[in-house]
Amino acid sequence: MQSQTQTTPPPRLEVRHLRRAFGDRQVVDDVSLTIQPGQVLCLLGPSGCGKSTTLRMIAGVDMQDSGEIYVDGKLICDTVFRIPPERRHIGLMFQDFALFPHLSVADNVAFGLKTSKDEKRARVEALLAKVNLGWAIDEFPHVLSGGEQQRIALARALAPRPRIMLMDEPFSGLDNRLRDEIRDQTLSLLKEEDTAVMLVTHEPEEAMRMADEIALMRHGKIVQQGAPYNIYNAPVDREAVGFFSDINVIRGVSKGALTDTPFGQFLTPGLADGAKVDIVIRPQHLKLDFDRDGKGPLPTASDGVAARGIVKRARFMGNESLVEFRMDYDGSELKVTVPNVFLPGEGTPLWLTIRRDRCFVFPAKD
Ligand SMILES: Nc1ncnc2c1ncn2[C@@H]1O[C@H](COP(=O)(O)OP(=O)(O)OP(=O)(O)O)[C@@H](O)[C@H]1O
Repeated sequence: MQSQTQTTPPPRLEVRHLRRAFGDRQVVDDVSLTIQPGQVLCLLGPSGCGKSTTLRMIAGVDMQDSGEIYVDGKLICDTVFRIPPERRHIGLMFQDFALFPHLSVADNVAFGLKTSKDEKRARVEALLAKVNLGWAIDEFPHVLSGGEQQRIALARALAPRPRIMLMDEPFSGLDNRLRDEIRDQTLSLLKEEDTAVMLVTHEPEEAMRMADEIALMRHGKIVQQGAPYNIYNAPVDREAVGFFSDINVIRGVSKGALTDTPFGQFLTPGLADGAKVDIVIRPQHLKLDFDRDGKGPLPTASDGVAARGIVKRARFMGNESLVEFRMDYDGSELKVTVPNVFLPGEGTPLWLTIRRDRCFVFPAKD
């Protein structure tokens, strides 16, 4: 029988142990990641965490202190060997899309192409048709709107068929409604071209909307990586929960692998007696019930014990209402979101329960 060896193709982009310091600040600290063709990876993190520096090293406009970068399994840069940026087959898109003002749309899009005149024209026409801007081919950038200019910038970046597209907050200059439309169009075009995409953003909504995979970055390190659903539903720590939404934190102390809270007991295996515990829950995962002569709903297995709070403030937020409570048990504040309109008056007593399956239990860091 003939033996068959199956070889998996290498990732389109692979970054291994990338590090970069400015002075004594380690801005990128041992970052490793891979992106496959047609995959969108979002590097998500707060301002200053090292996202753009990582992107600049991959683009070749900054140099790492250590670590390697591979494209399709071939080394393109380590600390001794370095392929220059223009030979890396990497497209770039930034917030400031910087079209050349003195060139027509056609010449802007054709700028990076080194093919014959006819081939250039065909590629430009095909790309402009894909971004619905065929009519603008002979216009100059200044007559186009911001969204249109951004779509031209996308066409220009894609024209040379880059193997990888690096995008640094490319949509943040656009207004909300336009942004959603252009994000979706960009995404489908990038998928169609089978480009591997690294998108840098500090906006969780953008990452959730665009990413196949999110790499959550903090202080120069990737603290968690996975599909958006997993990052949202199985966060590694309290900060990771808080990066995506408001959070409520209920503090407890572990004893005998259990932590008592006003909402019932939680299992805290592996924690020493006396260790502080944070039970973290998003506002949409608490439930409200009316006060009946000082009594609330009976405990249940899924929702635990109810605790009473007094409404401090209620606001209508569009799709939901946000109700803030001062809790009877220790005066702490909890936030609850309720679908549609629910605006109880200040001072109203209500009973809160938490969905136990949506709680995250972490050892407290402070
Ligand atoms: N050339 C440089 N010299 C010195 N410090 C730098 C340099 N480039 C970046 N930094 C610093 O490194 C840190 C990380 O910067 P970087 O631009 O990578 O962050 P970021 O996560 O992309 O942030 P933002 O979302 O605000 O763009 C910042 O504190 C920045 O001031």
